[in-house]
Amino acid sequence: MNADNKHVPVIAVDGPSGSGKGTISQILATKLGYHLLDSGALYRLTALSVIEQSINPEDKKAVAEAALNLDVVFEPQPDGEQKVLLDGEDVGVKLRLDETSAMASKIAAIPELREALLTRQRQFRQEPGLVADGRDMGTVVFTDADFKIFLTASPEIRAERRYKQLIEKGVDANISHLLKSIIDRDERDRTRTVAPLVPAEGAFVIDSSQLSIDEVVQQILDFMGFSE
Ligand SMILES: Nc1ncnc2c1ncn2[C@@H]1O[C@H](COP(=O)(O)OP(=O)(O)O)[C@@H](O)[C@H]1O
Ligand SMILES: Nc1ccn([C@H]2C[C@H](O)[C@@H](COP(=O)(O)OP(=O)(O)O)O2)c(=O)n1
Repeated sequence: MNADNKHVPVIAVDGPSGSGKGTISQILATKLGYHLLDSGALYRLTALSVIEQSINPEDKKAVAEAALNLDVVFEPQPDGEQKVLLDGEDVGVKLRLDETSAMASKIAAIPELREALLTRQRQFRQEPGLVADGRDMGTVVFTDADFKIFLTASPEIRAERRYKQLIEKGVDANISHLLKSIIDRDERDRTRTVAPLVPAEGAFVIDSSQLSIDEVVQQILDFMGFSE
């Protein structure tokens, strides 16, 4: 596998939790026939390993090691969703638990972990192209991305969206707790010293608070000069 496929097009989609990155990236990837990188899943998978193997999250080397040892398979489904298998187990629900989200946000500040995940993320850059979703796709991982998008929405709207999403998946949720964890996570993601959550230079910034999913997709396709 070539980790330096610099000629393969990349669309970088960054933004805070619940801004719609995953949904929009999946739609774009399906429309364009591109591969999809859900980089947050790699941080969540590492968090899950840390929790399940009782690794001390302060032990930076051990956390980075856990990331390098991840035995993970992403299985694209016919509906565009991705099944995530960790050591052969479908961990889709576990990855979205509050405990996993909080641990992912905490360990995401560890430079050794971010470094450990760099190569794995860049390996997703394969023909005919890649839509990469995360926090630092445009600022660190794919600085040469052809298009950089930064999605945002108010914390209240994002908490509401996350609440509905969890309930639909059959996961118990509490909206005020979700809002607090979104605000706390935003703060941690924005203020960390390595790869803080900021729009990349030249990024197309979209506040989707008042936009439907289709409207956001259309704005991005227009920005890229792709008409449907
Ligand atoms: N513009 C939008 N309008 C309404 N709901 C949206 C919009 N964008 C995303 N959603 C919904 O919000 C939830 C969270 O979106 P998701 O893509 O998981 O966000 P992120 O990946 O940024 O955390 C999903 O249920 C998704 O369907
Ligand atoms: N490229 C990335 C992707 C995610 N992270 C961190 C930040 C988040 O708190 C966690 C989980 O990310 P994820 O995108 O799955 O989270 P949301 O779906 O936006 O709630 O990982 C990161 O630091 N860099």
